[in-house]
Amino acid sequence: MALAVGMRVLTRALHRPWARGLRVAPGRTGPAAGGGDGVRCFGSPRVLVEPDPAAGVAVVKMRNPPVNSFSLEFLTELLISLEKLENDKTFRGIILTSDHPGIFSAGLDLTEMCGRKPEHYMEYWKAVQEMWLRFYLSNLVVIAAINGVSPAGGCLLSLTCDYRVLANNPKYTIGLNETRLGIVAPFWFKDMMVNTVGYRTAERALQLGLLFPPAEALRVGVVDQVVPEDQVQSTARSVMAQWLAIPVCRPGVQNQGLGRAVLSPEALGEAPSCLIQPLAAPDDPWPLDASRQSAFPPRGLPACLCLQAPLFLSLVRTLVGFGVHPKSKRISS
Ligand SMILES: CCCCC/C=C\CCCC/C=C/C(=O)SCCNC(=O)CCNC(=O)[C@H](O)C(C)(C)COP(=O)(O)OP(=O)(O)OC[C@H]1O[C@@H](n2cnc3c(N)ncnc32)[C@H](O)[C@@H]1OP(=O)(O)O
Repeated sequence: MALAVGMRVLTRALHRPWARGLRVAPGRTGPAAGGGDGVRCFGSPRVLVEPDPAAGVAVVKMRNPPVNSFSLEFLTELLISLEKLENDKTFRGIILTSDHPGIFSAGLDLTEMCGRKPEHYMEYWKAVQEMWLRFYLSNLVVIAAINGVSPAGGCLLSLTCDYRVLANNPKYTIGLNETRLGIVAPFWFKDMMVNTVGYRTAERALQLGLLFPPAEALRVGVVDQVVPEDQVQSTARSVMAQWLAIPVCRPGVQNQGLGRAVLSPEALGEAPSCLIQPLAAPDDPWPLDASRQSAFPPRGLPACLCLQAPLFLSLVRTLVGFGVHPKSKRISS
């Protein structure tokens, strides 16, 4: 299904570039997540924040209908909300979930990735990387309450979290399905998966673009817990309490080096520009070995990406499969 929808979105975006999504959801106020009086929700059109100051926790709800895809606007708002919470010493943890049960996130917004100017791709890609880095390196404990389907970038976002609770609904699949769209998951997507489920499982999952239903997701370890749908939020809160009982939980883990498994200290400094820099150097030597070259373009490569061939080629030079990319050493060694 993801493949069909992906192709449909891409084709449509090519023909209707003006129709891309500034879908503004209405603002909303309500009681705090913890039910306390006088504490109001805040956020932005696409991101709702329900604070529970007494617990030191905020529930961050993605609400970018219809599928919480990562449009540039949505990424920007999500990052602003995260930054606000990080700068507010009231909060030590966030629960990341969807305001639209059934869909956690459809991942990157496919309409952002074709039919645009090169500068737009740079800006968009930088925002995607920043989202990943900011969540991955956040000093807040982040628990994902996954209450819907979570392919590709949606899965990546959950992988940045400290713990993943998935609702037990067979429709709520999760995984990195990029190859099914004819695109290669960037090495940092791959590395996150390897760190979570181990090399062999990640290798197979990425090559086949597997989307795991809950039982399977739990078995391979892509999520930490599967619970009945109506218990996802309460379980996330219990897990959060467990984490927050530890005085130095997230910064402590990073001090032990675990939180930086994908990043070198060099990359941590100026990570977004460092990661995006290869895009600005399209004359880099072709990084793929001969067998990979002959496999390019991958079968099923969306037509619009073929039309973007020069950009796509330089991106493919940057984004990698398993273990063949010199730049992956630069970042991950
Ligand atoms: C800047 C660089 C350029 C080149 C980059 C090259 C390579 C980089 C690779 C990076 C790695 C990629 C990561 C990704 O995240 S790619 C996105 C992968 N996502 C998917 O495969 C999900 C596709 N969607 C679905 O499977 C389903 O929509 C669903 C999430 C299961 C929900 O199903 P359902 O409730 O039945 O809803 P619909 O299918 O009817 O969809 C509703 C509307 O939403 C539109 N849609 C769906 N997904 C996306 C998306 N990812 N981006 C944008 N729009 C999306 C869909 O077309 C429908 O629109 P409509 O209402 O106008 O018809």
